[in-house]
Amino acid sequence: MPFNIAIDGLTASGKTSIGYSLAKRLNFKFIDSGLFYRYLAYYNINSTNFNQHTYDNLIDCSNSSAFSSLDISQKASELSKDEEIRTLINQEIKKLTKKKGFVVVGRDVSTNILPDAEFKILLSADFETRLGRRVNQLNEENPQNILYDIITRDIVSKPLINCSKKVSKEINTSDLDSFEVIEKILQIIKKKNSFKNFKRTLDQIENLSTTVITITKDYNYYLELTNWQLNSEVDEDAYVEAFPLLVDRVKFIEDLKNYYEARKNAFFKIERILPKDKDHESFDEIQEWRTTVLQGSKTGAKIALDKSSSAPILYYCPHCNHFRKIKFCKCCKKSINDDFDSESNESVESFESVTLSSITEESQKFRKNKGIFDDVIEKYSSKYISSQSGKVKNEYIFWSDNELRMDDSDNEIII
Ligand SMILES: Nc1ncnc2c1ncn2[C@@H]1O[C@H](COP(=O)(O)OP(=O)(O)O)[C@@H](O)[C@H]1O
Ligand SMILES: Nc1ccn([C@H]2C[C@H](O)[C@@H](COP(=O)(O)OP(=O)(O)O)O2)c(=O)n1
Repeated sequence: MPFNIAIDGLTASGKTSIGYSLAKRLNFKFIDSGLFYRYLAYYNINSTNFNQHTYDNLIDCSNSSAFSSLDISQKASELSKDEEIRTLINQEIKKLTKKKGFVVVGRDVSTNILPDAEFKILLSADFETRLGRRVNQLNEENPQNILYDIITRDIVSKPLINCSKKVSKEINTSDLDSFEVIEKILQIIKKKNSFKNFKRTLDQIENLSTTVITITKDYNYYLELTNWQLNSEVDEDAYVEAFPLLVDRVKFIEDLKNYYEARKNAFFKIERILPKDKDHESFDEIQEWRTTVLQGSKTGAKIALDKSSSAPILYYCPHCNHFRKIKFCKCCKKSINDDFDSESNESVESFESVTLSSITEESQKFRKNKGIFDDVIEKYSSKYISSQSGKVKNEYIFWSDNELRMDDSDNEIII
């Protein structure tokens, strides 16, 4: 997993509910450090022996009703003043989160537990909002009890939160619902991550020119072409060679056009989010990358798209069963329209009725549908792109839409 997320906040600021949902959304593991204090408080109150080894059982618990009573809360708050206990808990969580891919919530996660966390968030909300949330949550008949509980815990926690303020990005959640808070956090992650990944994308795009696309069909041969060769080759005889059946060929051209459209859009998307700020620490590096790699790749994709959109109508030669670009068959050394029999004439008509402009219309309709991007990628990654070119697949998934998703192949976060 690529990173950890630390979320701090006072009581009822939303740490647990937000942190848990965020973890699920990112397919991360969730740790509520407050639960560790409550867990110790439970053993303390019940005077039972504390079993350290069950710490792992506290991972991914968001609704620890066993430890949520007010007396446990109060005991937890008391224990949290003990430096030895703090150190013990911090060490335990540090160990558990070493592999990354965790959302950890608490009061001092960003400062003491995971000072190296890649993302540090501080959730805040005004006192009345927090009180209201907790009263609703616990359905407590006497809000006075909750009021008292929050005040005492705030007093203990405030110094920790003040430290967190200095290193974390603060989100005031008073006027935001949970969904909006999660979206804000995702935006913060995307923003930082998208730049970090430019370098990764750079390598991938450079590799595109040598990516081998293997077209294997139920024929006796296969074509191995690089991305850029592919487009210039397939609109020549190679279309026919690879796809003797008209229906396959038309389908392939359509896919190819969608593929280049997807590439073109991906490059535009990358360009749109490149930082334009001259003061940006990597501005020069990005500019260089923009001119040396991005521009070329984008232009290449546009040319390839134009080319595949204006692929020629082919002529059918009934003698050798091949389609030719001109009305002359080079293997039969004959002019093509001289002597069709009625059967092959039919083939020509059916092919001509499926000209490339009608394919364009179809694929435009297709493109309007949401998810086209994914369809194309999926098609190409499973069907046409060989295993060597997994990186191309990553690139498309990476830039495909605005959702954060995990790409299982390298466990990197995908935007
Ligand atoms: N932004 C929000 N808007 C409305 N309710 C929220 C929001 N964030 C959290 N809540 C609700 O407030 C209550 C307290 O949240 P919780 O996550 O338990 O806070 P904490 O872990 O910080 O004590 C829960 O019932 C939760 O669903
Ligand atoms: N990192 C942490 C987490 C919790 N604590 C303290 C704060 C609370 O008094 C208890 C229980 O925390 P918990 O987060 O479950 O409680 P809240 O409902 O958020 O106040 O532990 C802490 O001091 N440091």
